[in-house]
Amino acid sequence: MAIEWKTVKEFDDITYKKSNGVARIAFNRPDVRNAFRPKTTSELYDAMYDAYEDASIGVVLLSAEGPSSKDGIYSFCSGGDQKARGEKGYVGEDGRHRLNILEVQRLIRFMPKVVIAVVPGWAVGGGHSLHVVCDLTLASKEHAIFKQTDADVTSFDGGYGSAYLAKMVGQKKAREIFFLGRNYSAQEAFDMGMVNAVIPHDELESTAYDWAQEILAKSPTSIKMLKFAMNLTDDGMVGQQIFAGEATRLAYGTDEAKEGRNAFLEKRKPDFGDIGWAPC
Ligand SMILES: CC(C)(COP(=O)(O)OP(=O)(O)OC[C@H]1O[C@@H](n2cnc3c(N)ncnc32)[C@H](O)[C@@H]1OP(=O)(O)O)[C@@H](O)C(=O)NCCC(=O)NCCSC(=O)CCC(=O)c1ccccc1C(=O)O
Repeated sequence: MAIEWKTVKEFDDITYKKSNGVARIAFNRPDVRNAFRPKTTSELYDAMYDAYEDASIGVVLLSAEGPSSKDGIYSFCSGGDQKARGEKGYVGEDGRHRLNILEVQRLIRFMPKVVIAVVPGWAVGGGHSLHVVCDLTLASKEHAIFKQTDADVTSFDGGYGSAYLAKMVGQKKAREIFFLGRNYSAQEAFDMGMVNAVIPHDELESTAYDWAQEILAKSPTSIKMLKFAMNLTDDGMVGQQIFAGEATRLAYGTDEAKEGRNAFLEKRKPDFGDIGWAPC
């Protein structure tokens, strides 16, 4: 399907567009390798939440504008903006110290839609963690570089960024990524299992869009139940709560649920008689 991006809303630190069931949210601070400050994360959260709420959207591309106007280098995201870093978090225009990229991570993880990280260049620190938490990652063959600098700047994403990464690439490799902070190419990231495909740079966005369209042709219920089923074992009680919430929504559509609701409203005992106890 042809791409017809339409801007949804103007932001300062990100761009936000939609086309045929796909939302594209992109970092737009390429001159600082798309580092995020509190303004960036709150804009990201707003756009993600809009995509979460929009029933016409089934896939979100988390991408980045670029290259840098200073040196032509591409980036996905270089994590927290170290210039905005205070003593207790990242300091926004309101003077408050925040660590709110974790709220964005949770929205990506828990939304009943597929989120694809589209990595055109550097994915570093908290930017690396963001690609890890996305459902899929597509990376530029020529320009993507994956790197974890948390241990250089006294930060540690102890949730999805590290522990979930270890489930993805194995314990030894995840420890190498964090303890040594080396650069890994798109191909090396693919070989480790943290990238789904290595794509020629010029085709990256169109390929991501094509993947999105393939997903959109599938059953929305299957896709969201599969996402939540795959999340469940790593997300503990919250994972169970989210999976069970969707199961409850499916149960609400049954004759049994209608009888339960109607009996209550009609002030009578429910009659589940014909519905039966068929084995699973
Ligand atoms: C990304 C690099 C490896 C790229 O290197 P290179 O190509 O040589 O470019 P540079 O010359 O270094 O950079 C160009 C330009 O961009 C500026 N810049 C780059 N990254 C940042 C940044 N993160 N913050 C601020 N500015 C940045 C750089 O200063 C240059 O500017 P000039 O004015 O032109 O000089 C390399 O740039 C690099 O290593 N960057 C730093 C990566 C980093 O350490 N990021 C922070 C990791 S910690 C983190 O992200 C924590 C946030 C987080 O997710 C988190 C975790 C746990 C709990 C809570 C949170 C949370 O909510 O925040």
